[in-house]
Amino acid sequence: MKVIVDDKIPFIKEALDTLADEVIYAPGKDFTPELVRDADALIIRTRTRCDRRLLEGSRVRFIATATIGFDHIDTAYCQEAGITWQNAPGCNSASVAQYMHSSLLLLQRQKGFRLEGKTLGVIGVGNVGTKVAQVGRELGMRVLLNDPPRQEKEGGNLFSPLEQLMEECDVLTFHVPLIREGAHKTFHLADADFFGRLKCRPVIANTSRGEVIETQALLHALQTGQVSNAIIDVWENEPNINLDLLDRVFIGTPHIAGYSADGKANATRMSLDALCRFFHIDAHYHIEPPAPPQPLIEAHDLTEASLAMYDPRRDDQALRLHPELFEKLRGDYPLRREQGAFQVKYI
Ligand SMILES: NC(=O)c1ccc[n+]([C@@H]2O[C@H](COP(=O)([O-])OP(=O)(O)OC[C@H]3O[C@@H](n4cnc5c(N)ncnc54)[C@H](O)[C@@H]3O)[C@@H](O)[C@H]2O)c1
Ligand SMILES: O=C(O)[C@H](O)[C@H](O)COP(=O)(O)O
Repeated sequence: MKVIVDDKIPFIKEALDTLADEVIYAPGKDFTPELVRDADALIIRTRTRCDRRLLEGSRVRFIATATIGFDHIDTAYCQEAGITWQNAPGCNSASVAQYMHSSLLLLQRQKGFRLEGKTLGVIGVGNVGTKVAQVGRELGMRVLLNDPPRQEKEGGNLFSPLEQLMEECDVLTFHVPLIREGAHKTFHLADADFFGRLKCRPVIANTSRGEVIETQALLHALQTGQVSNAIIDVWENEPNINLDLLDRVFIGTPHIAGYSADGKANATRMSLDALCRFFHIDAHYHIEPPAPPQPLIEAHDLTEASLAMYDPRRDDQALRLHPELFEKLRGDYPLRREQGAFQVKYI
């Protein structure tokens, strides 16, 4: 079996070497039809667009993406071509929740935005949204959930209409997949009309996909005060992001909300498991993230403890200093550990 692998997928080499006859590592954006032509499988990230242009005429039968999102895979083409694909549901959801937790605490500390009693609106209540809602509750926030696909399937009164979130929320956070067409389309879900209908000058957070928010509309909403602040990890047209928007946001990071070592290890393990299932390989490997350099944290309060585990300002500063290095900042990212890897002692 020959496998082509994105060279920025960590913790994979040792295990994969025992599973495949031939493995080629290449930058995700440089996968070409020539490179993949005689491969049986691809293991990719969001930087490889898997469509007819790349895959037609190739031997590829299986694609694993070591990510939650799969909008970079042309699923209709894969079905037509008989190519099976698999993403890694939930792999880095705790990492995104950690990013949101630290960002909200920073908002409180730096902007005087008292979280307790405020209303958090979670748009998209899947693996990530569910954890972010829990973060909000733990911070004493009232939480409203919006998820029309789940509402249709599950019924009940767990979910609220988007209009209610637009009217009542002090923070609106997006955790939807990028869907370009159809009844539950999320492309430009937040557009000028959306921002025009907001009632509470909310903070907007986006860790889903840049295209879920229309950049110019958000910029205008920040300029006119329809939106009081923004926490933005994902951008339209990455890596060539809008610098005016970066200038105006409270936190701006280079699509790293999901970049915990835990999340990456989960993604790698899930991708290899899927590969083994597809090719009927019985294999055993052990993929664990490395321990943090300082697993014991001494802190005076929750904010100090959370920021010691992950402080988004480091990533924000790095991007502001060198926005042109967006992709390099991601590629060379010092993967952080999630909360479970630390012990906190309050002093
Ligand atoms: N910034 C990052 O590093 C990072 C990390 C992980 C995931 N993501 C992005 O976040 C997205 C969500 O991740 P997840 O693990 O929670 O996915 P998920 O599939 O578990 O959940 C997505 C939820 O969104 C809901 N949804 C779909 N269309 C909707 C709509 N129009 N309005 C409201 N809700 C809608 C779905 O019903 C589902 O419950 C991913 O698709 C990915 O694009 C980004
Ligand atoms: O969809 C996801 O899982 C995230 O957006 C993920 O963090 C993207 O990461 P990358 O493609 O850079 O590995």
